[in-house]
Amino acid sequence: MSAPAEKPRDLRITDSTLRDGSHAMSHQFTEGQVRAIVHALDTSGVEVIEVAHGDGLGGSSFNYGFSLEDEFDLIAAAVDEAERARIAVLMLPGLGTVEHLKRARSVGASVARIATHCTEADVSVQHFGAARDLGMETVGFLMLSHRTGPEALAKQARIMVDAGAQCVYVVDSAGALVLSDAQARVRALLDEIGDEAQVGFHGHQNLSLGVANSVLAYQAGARQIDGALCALGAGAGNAPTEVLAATLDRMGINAGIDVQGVMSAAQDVVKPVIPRLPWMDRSAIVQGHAGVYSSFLLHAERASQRYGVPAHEILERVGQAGYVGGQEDMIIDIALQLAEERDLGDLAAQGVRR
Ligand SMILES: C[C@H](O)CC(=O)C(=O)O
Ligand SMILES: [Mn+2]
Repeated sequence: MSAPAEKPRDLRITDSTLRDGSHAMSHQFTEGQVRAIVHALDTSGVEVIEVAHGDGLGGSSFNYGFSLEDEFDLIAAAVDEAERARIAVLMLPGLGTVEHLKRARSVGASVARIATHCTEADVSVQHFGAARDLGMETVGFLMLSHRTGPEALAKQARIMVDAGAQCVYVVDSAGALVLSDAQARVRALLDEIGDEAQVGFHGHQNLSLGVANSVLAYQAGARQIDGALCALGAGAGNAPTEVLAATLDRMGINAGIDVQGVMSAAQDVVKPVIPRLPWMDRSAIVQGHAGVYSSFLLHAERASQRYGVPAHEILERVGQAGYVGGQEDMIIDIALQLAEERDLGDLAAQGVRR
């Protein structure tokens, strides 16, 4: 007897525990952890699992933080472990190169997610071409999407689709999009590219809206949505995959995921190995409020410890300056400025003039 036909899914969930979650793990995932997490996601019916350094292929470096294990070994282990799910990689052109994409493909990754700042899609053109030539499915990622309006964002999505993207994501890197902001961007992208490509949504929890924004994005027409088990991701983390699965199921939306399976994956597989649960603490809320790239959180916390200035004040200044991904070194600069201002204030309080 043949197996019963699966009901068509209403959307596709991509789980990014092993990529966005790498930020929250300071890029210290081991092969054993990757295998256990992929196995749990795969058997729960998650269709796409993203594996890479948090900042994408080639991210392991002094500026972004070194990976514990070679990311291509982790990708190969994920491919080996997954029986049904497809393994995706993320790359930021300039940080990762076409050579990185080729290596990822050679170890079995089949989905290429190519990310640029929301106004810089043109730097991704050759990478979409290369990914298509390699026979990979292609997804565009417009990061810090709150930093530009819906129509301008849609024009950037058009550049990605013309270059070969089969889906373009509204990426709320700062967790700064508030409900209708997310929906308006998804709608604008659908108007522009909806006849040729899908639209996706990647949410962060800094203002605790990752799941709500994802549901609204689905209702506006997004058909690919990202999550991470236990919300494990940069800043206050991503929309938790297990909460997304339970919420969508309750709404009668078929994501094709075994809700009990992903709840167990979060509780029994991921929670025991993570150093701290992502949380909306003061620094993360400031990130959502001031529109700061979520992956700056741990960099700011390290600078805070080193220079003795509060992480949330560093992040507030990052927001005022408008820094984007790739400008992590400016966090040190800001921490030094704050420390100098503090020292000058202390001297003034003691009546000392310079
Ligand atoms: C490289 C970034 O962490 C990509 C991402 O997940 C985001 O912008 O959000
Ligand atoms: Mn993210």
